Amino acid sequence: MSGTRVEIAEARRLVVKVGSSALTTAGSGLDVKRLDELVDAIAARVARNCQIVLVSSGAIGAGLAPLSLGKRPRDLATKQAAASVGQLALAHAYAESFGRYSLTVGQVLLTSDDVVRRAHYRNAQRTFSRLLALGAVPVVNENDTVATQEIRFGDNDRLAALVAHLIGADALILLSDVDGLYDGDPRDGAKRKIAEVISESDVEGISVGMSSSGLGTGGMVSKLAAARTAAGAGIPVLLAAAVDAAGALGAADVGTVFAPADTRLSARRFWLGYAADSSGRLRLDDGAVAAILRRRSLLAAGITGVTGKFEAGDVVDLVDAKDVPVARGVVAFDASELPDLIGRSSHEVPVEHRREVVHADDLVPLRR
Ligand SMILES: Nc1ncnc2c1ncn2[C@@H]1O[C@H](COP(=O)(O)OP(=O)(O)O)[C@@H](O)[C@H]1O
Ligand SMILES: N[C@@H](CCC(=O)OP(=O)(O)O)C(=O)O
Repeated sequence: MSGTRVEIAEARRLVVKVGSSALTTAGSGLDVKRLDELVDAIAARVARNCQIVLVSSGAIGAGLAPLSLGKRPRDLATKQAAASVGQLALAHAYAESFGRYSLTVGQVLLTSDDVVRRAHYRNAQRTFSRLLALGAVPVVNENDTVATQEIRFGDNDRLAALVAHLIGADALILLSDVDGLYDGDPRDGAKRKIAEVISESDVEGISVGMSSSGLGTGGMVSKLAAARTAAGAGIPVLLAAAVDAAGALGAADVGTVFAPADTRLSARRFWLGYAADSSGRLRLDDGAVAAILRRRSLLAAGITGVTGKFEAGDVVDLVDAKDVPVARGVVAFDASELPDLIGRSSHEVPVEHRREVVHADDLVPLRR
């Protein structure tokens, strides 16, 4: 068994995320048998002295049938109405199911503000920590009924990756209706399953698509992004099928694992790289990209373009010549100051502006 699989098998604190497509069916709503099987697997792992936070989607899917809605709605208001009805059904089903093992559940509904704002982040941290200390299983979802477009996480894969870091999890398990990462959408005939992702080269050239069940949100795109986020922050990830939950939580050789980076990012650097909202972007030339990936500060000379309205102290994305994000950092200038400085070497800029645009300490590379 690979080192990453051993780490996941031995994790003492876990985040398990289950997707809508694994828990709900378009016609008949919540699949209680599947939910019970998932809870069986979680309870077995808890009994082996592991603390688990469950991130569960499925509120919208579970709310469709009671509201006589045939398929997943497209507009936000109807989704929110479905989530309002479905979340209650979901929480009730989990309370009943965990009750079979005398386990207590606590519901935690989050909006992105709860992790994007640092004070809220610490507040959420305290709640999780106390729930776990009291032996409860926190069941988390996005607070869909109040989350407007601006404050949405967008998908629960990302939410699960953020929660994994927030609670200091030893591993993240993403359960879906597909049994791993393939070199293309298996529904389009892709056959090769990738057992382990160690570096970017293992996923280069594969095609990842959106959800094909019509129930899920982000498809494999969001799972891959979440796996990169968690693994990049030092947390090993397993992506497996919900039908294999017992195996996935019980050390069987299933799914795709993502090897973690060697170092775990501090809370501040994780927040900066993955949770904070970005207020703009700086486009870099190849030399500057290479420098920041070697953990050097970003100087004005390597910047070729500036977009967005930001002030010194805001978080910005640093992108390469093809607009692919390579890092995020705290910028030391207002957006209005930069056009006169970019592309110029230090001795060409006025003395009062001779400083790093993003200091190495305030910069988190997104590529390994
Ligand atoms: N490269 C790929 N490997 C595996 N699945 C893929 C890939 N590309 C697209 N998919 C699709 O992503 C779906 C899982 O995403 P989604 O339905 O959003 O799940 P969930 O509801 O669990 O979040 C799979 O059913 C599959 O059809
Ligand atoms: N919060 C929404 C789920 C959003 C979501 O990310 O769904 P999924 O892609 O199935 O994990 C719900 O409970 O229906």
